[in-house]
Amino acid sequence: MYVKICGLREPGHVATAVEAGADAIGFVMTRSPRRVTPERAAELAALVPEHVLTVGVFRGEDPETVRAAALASGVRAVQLHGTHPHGDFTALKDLGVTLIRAVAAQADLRCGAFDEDLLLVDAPHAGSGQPWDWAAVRGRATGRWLLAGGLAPGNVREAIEAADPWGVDVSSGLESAPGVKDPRLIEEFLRSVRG
Ligand SMILES: O=C(O)c1ccccc1NCC(=O)[C@H](O)[C@H](O)COP(=O)(O)O
Repeated sequence: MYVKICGLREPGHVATAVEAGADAIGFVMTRSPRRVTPERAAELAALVPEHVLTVGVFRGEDPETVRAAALASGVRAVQLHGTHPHGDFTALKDLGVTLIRAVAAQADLRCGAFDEDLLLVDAPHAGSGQPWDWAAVRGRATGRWLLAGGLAPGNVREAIEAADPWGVDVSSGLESAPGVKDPRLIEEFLRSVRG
């Protein structure tokens, strides 16, 4: 089970996520209590070993803005939330990074339908920490897809059983306050997923 931990802002929390076995780490570079500048994301990304994917998270920005932030931060993946046309993904192909399409359950849930490499199926409001009907996408989402939205150490096993995803993504459920991660919850989440 692939695990992405999103919304990290502190070097110590990045280290905890890496040591606990995260596969990917997300830096939010769009409007959010978790926002970091591309420069801060670059500092954090520099602490991450090669085998862990660094992801820049965006919502609604045009491809050129995404490209500039991705290059400035050095992330190896970009995750696009919002109603991006297929052309936005095509426009970013030559960046050579992993493209992640982030959508809610009503969207086209075939990973690759927009030439993306990974699909993230999220709650209607990304980063809100609100659980939703995870079982509704069971069998509908296909390929390499991550389940997100309201996951936490105490419910992630239930969510995996309900939706049968390829991986999971979490942010709010590992926080003591909006934008403030709790390292113990990061470790507990990885333990819950991996056993
Ligand atoms: O986290 C945010 O604040 C955010 C803001 C705007 C776009 C995306 C955002 N987060 C993206 C993520 O990958 C989150 O991990 C995902 O939405 C799940 O969030 P949560 O329900 O808080 O676990």
